[in-house]
Order: sequence, then C-alpha cells, then structure tokens
Amino acid sequence: MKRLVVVSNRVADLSRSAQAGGLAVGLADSLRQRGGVWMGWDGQTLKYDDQPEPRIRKIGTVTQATIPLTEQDYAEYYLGFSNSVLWPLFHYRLDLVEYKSVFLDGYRRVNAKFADALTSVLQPDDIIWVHDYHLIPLAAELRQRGCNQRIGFFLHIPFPPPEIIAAVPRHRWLVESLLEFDVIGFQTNTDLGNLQHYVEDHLGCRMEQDGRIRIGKREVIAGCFPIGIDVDAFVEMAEKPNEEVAIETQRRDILGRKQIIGVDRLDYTKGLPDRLRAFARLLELYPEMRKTVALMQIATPTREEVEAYVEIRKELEALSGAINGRFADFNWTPVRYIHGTVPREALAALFRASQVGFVTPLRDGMNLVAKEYIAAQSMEDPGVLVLSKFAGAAEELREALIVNPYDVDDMARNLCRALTMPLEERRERQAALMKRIRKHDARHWLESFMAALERGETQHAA
Ligand SMILES: O=P(O)(O)OC[C@H]1O[C@H](O[C@H]2O[C@H](CO)[C@@H](O)[C@H](O)[C@H]2O)[C@H](O)[C@@H](O)[C@@H]1O
Ligand SMILES: O=c1ccn([C@@H]2O[C@H](COP(=O)(O)OP(=O)(O)O)[C@@H](O)[C@H]2O)c(=O)[nH]1
Repeated sequence: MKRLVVVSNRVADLSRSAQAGGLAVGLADSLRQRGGVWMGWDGQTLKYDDQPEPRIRKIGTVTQATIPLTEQDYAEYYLGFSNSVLWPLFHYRLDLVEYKSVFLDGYRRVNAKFADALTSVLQPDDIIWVHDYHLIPLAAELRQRGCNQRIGFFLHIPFPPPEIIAAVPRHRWLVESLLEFDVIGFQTNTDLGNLQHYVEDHLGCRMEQDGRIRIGKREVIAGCFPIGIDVDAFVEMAEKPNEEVAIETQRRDILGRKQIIGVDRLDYTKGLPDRLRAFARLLELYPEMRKTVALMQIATPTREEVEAYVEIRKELEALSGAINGRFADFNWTPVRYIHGTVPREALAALFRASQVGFVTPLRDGMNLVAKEYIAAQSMEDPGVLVLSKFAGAAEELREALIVNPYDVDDMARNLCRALTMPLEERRERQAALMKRIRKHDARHWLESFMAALERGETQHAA
C-alpha cells in the first residue's frame, strides 16, 4: 500500500479529544486507521518565518509535519481569502463576502509555502490527499515543482451554483486550479451537480455520468464521497458512564423534563439565532411545553477576529438572555447557552441524555454532529434528530425530521413532534438512521476516495 500524505490547513492535535470542527474529527478518525503523514499549519503565528522545513512529530500511526504562518499570512490567507471570501461565498452568503486583492495575494503565497514544505517531505510513491477550500491552488503549485504523484482534493464545505461562484473576482482561475487535481470529492450530489454546471457554463467542458471531466489532455474524476464518523468508537464513548451528565439527567428525570441539544461552532452558517427563535416559538405555540423542556446550546468559539463572527456572538447572547428573561421560572431555565469547547466524550454522553438533537444550519457541507447524535442513542429509548434540509447530512439521513431552517414555525412544530413522538416510531427511525451512518462511515469515506485516487474508480462505474 502506498504511503498516504494528507494536507489540510490545520492539523488536529491527535493527543486531545476535543476537536472543534468536523474536518479534524473526520480526518483523525480515518487517518489513525490507515496511518500516514498529515501536513498543515501548526496554529501558531510568527512575526517572521525563516524556517522552511516542517516540524516532524510521530503520534501513533500518524506522522505530523507542521509549519507556522506569519501574522500577515494569517490575516490575508486564513482570515482574509479563506474565511472572508471563500467561506461565505461557498455557503451562499454573498452579503458577507469581503474581497480584497491582498487577500488573494496572501492565499496564493501561502499555497506556494505549503507546496515548498510538502516537497521536502514527499517520496516518489506517495499518494497525496489535500483537504478543503484553503488549499485549492495547491495541486497547481505542486505540479510547478515537478511533483507527478496523484493528487486528490476533498471539499468539506458546500460547492454553490455557478451564479454564486461567478460573483467573486478570478472565479475562473479558482475553478481551473481545482481542476488541476486528479480527483475532486464533494460531500453531496448537489455540490457535484454545481461543479458540473460550472464547467459546462464557464469552461465549455462536459462531465460524464461517472464524473469524468476531460480538460485538454488530462482527465479529472469528480465524485460524491459523504464523510462519516467512526460509529463504533462513538457508540462506545456514549455508553461510557459520565458522572456529571448522569447526575444532571437524574435531576431532569425526577422533574419529568426533557432536553433538546445543539452543538456547533459559533458560525453564522449554523442557523443559531433562528434555532433559538424556534425554541421560543415552541414555548409560545405549545404553552404546555413550558417547564417540561430545555434547550442546551453549546457554541464553540471560532474565527473570532472576523467581524461577522463577533456579530453572531452578540446576537446569540442577546437572544438567549431575552428568551430566559421572558420564560424562565425560579426553578427552570429554558435556554442553557454554553460558549466553549466540550470534549467529545462529554458530548457523546450529552447526546445520549438528550431527547432531541437539533441541527439546523442554513448551509453546511455535511454536519458530523448530526451523525454523532444518531450514534449516541440507545435502541431502548432513542431520541429524535431534527435536521435542516440544507445540511449535507440531509441527503442521507432521510428518517430524521427534516426542517426548513429559515422557517421558525416549521422548526417549532417539528420540535413538538419530536418531543411527543411514540417510542415505536422513534425506534424505527433510529434503526434506519443507524444503518445509514454505518454504511457511510469514516472507513468507507477513506476507502472510496482512495479507490478513485489510487485506481481511478468512479462512483457510478458500470
Ligand atoms: O479550523 P477552523 O477555521 O476553526 O474551522 C473548523 C473546520 O470547519 C469546517 O468543517 C467542515 O468539515 C466537516 C467535515 O467534513 C463538515 O461536516 C462541515 O459541514 C464543514 O463545515 C471547515 O471546512 C474546516 O476546514 C475547518 O477546519
Ligand atoms: O465543543 C465541541 C464542539 C464540537 N466538537 C466536534 O466538532 C465536530 C463538528 O463538526 P461538524 O461537521 O458538525 O461541523 P464543523 O464545525 O466542521 O462545521 C464534531 O465532531 C463535534 O463533535 C467537539 O468535539 N467539541
């Protein structure tokens, strides 16, 4: 088996269990199983950086190769082009795109830096797998340095329709850079279809039924590879007794109360304000629900230097305060809002102890929290997943209660349906959903992508 070299903006700290972000979780789960090299930014910013060689560290089966970024790189490449241009653009939020040409310069510079660092660790037989929107030009940079190994790319976030992509300057360069990879993977068929429309409308190419695109003399394979989780590992975590969660759950049981849980990075794509409004609407529409249910929302800090993230935090804190001010009683707090990072073990126990998983992004590549919530449920008394139709996960998890995250009344009605759903129906839905997350788990994601990258297999091959 060839050595796998994975490259992503950030590498996860494999010695810790709290990882804010699905990319880190999904890759860590997959890479631990196969072993290999993981290269990326070490999370540090320096004034100047004169050390081109990556720092090497071995953790179990994985060798980590990390590089620092300069303060200028961080501002222009990470906060700038990646998170103030591509992130809002790819999540259909043209109103939040802040394009500056220095951001694009920084983006190109850091991709060249990644290519230099990577060249120093590559061996001729390596197979390279690049992750996410931060590194779209990396294949072209590597080719310029004489790298002729096969290079794959996986986009963890949505790929929007051509009318949206076309709103950003240099969009043609961006998509042509993407097409320098040998294999391009998306989370959903919708994303794949959007690439097809772009190449047909703007580049005059055709995408075949099996995802092959011919560009000049080269052939690129595009496909849908939904990311999954290590289901058994998560089930095990959820079944492990957690004293703090158990005490809290006993108290709720005595009082006959239920819990709705939401866990997200504090990102404007996650639909958090409307989620809180939907919970308040539940209490308005169904007064009998008051004092019988609470919403626990864990909101993990992320990208706090970007203005849009400062705004969303303020909005959320004001909203949770207002809902509690309006509905709380001396012995009942309707919203428990936690601004912090919680270890995955604790999350697993919290998911199991919650009767509803409330996952309502306005747009999301996949959303691993949705899959983790399913994995954490017991078959005896499972909870219900209420899931946005705009999460990538909704293409697969059809037995969840699927909602429109822009429609507060629809979410409130479905919350009520979830909280009152008969046990038999909950069990049926849970069994079907469990089958689905097992079918497309972390191993399947890795293996199906590798089949395309190593052997040129397509998703719809006859
Ligand atoms: O590293 P940050 O800037 O703090 O952001 C964390 C990660 O967020 C995004 O995750 C995406 O990947 C998940 C797994 O495939 C997917 O389920 C989710 O829908 C996506 O939002 C981002 O794409 C990563 O690059 C970031 O590391
Ligand atoms: O406090 C937290 C918040 C989130 N997560 C994990 O971070 C991932 C979030 O991934 P998801 O795909 O849902 O969204 P993303 O943040 O990548 O957009 C999930 O595995 C969560 O369990 C965590 O470990 N601790």
